[in-house]
Amino acid sequence: MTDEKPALLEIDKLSVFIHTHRGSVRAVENTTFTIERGETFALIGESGSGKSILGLAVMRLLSPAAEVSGAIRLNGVDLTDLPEKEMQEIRGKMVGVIAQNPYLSMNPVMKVGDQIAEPMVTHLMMNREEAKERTRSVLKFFDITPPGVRYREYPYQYSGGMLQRAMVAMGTAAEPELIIADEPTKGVDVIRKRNIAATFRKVTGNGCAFLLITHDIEFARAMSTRIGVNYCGQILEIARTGDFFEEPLHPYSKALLESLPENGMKPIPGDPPSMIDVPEGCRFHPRCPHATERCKTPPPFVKIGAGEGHGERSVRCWLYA
Ligand SMILES: Nc1ncnc2c1ncn2[C@@H]1O[C@H](COP(=O)(O)OP(=O)(O)OP(=O)(O)O)[C@@H](O)[C@H]1O
Ligand code: NI
Repeated sequence: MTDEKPALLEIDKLSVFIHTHRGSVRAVENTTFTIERGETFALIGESGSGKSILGLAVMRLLSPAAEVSGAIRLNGVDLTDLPEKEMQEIRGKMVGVIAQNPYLSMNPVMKVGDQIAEPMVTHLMMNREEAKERTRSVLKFFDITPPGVRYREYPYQYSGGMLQRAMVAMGTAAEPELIIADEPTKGVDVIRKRNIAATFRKVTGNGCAFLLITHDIEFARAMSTRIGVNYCGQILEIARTGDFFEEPLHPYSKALLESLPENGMKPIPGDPPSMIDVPEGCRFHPRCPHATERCKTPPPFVKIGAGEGHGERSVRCWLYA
């Protein structure tokens, strides 16, 4: 079956090089993947591998030192060459961001309700009264009650969990089709993490797609429909979440899962690579137990299983070529 509509988000041969006095950081290189409507795509991988830079590239929030090539299409429209004014529209309406620290992303001297109502006024063209009304129902939806009272309160009057939910409410107030959440569980305890998971499920239940960027593999497993494994600026494997945890294919994916506490905490041998002088060929080959001579040349991104849609998986490894 062919879907007439383009995918919600198509990242097509995206590269982001950040030019520094020490050389060019190859934060994202030749990355291609899509996110379908309503799905949660989790990008996992070691610290410094380029996950956040990819998210910032989609939002077009990178510094001018970053050189971007390739295409980022949202509903078929390439964001990379959109005028900044149109991009601002998209940032609020189509791509909500959820920052990791609610205290930093909320305005301490503005009523929480007004902060949630604001994107409805600017992006959904609602008048103040409509936006207020909607905000009260949004507050209720996120268990921030009683909504009338909570509307008028300031962030310091909220508990941590409530503030976290309010932040998600703010990020989703303009009903975006895609939300980028970068490390939403960083530094939060188990209870709060459950809280975040429940909140996200509510939002995806409304048909919103997520690009979830996280170190937290258990959280990724619980929340996502598909997993992308990032290593040294490249995606090495893309699979459905269930398939991935049942049988990771790439040697790095295997090593990553074996390094989890519940799997024996086996450290990945060797050191993370330089992002400036990246390893030739397969980026993982210097640390890979299966590496042979051919791994010094770049492996193709092999498609495995000719299933339809995103049923298939892809691996960037000579073992599967
Ligand atoms: N403004 C910048 N200038 C120069 N290099 C940068 C800049 N921002 C990020 N980098 C480099 O780009 C690479 C990718 O960084 P990024 O923040 O995307 O990693 P990450 O995968 O999100 O890591 P973490 O899991 O720790 O958040 C890193 O090597 C980082 O040092
Ligand atoms: Ni990051």
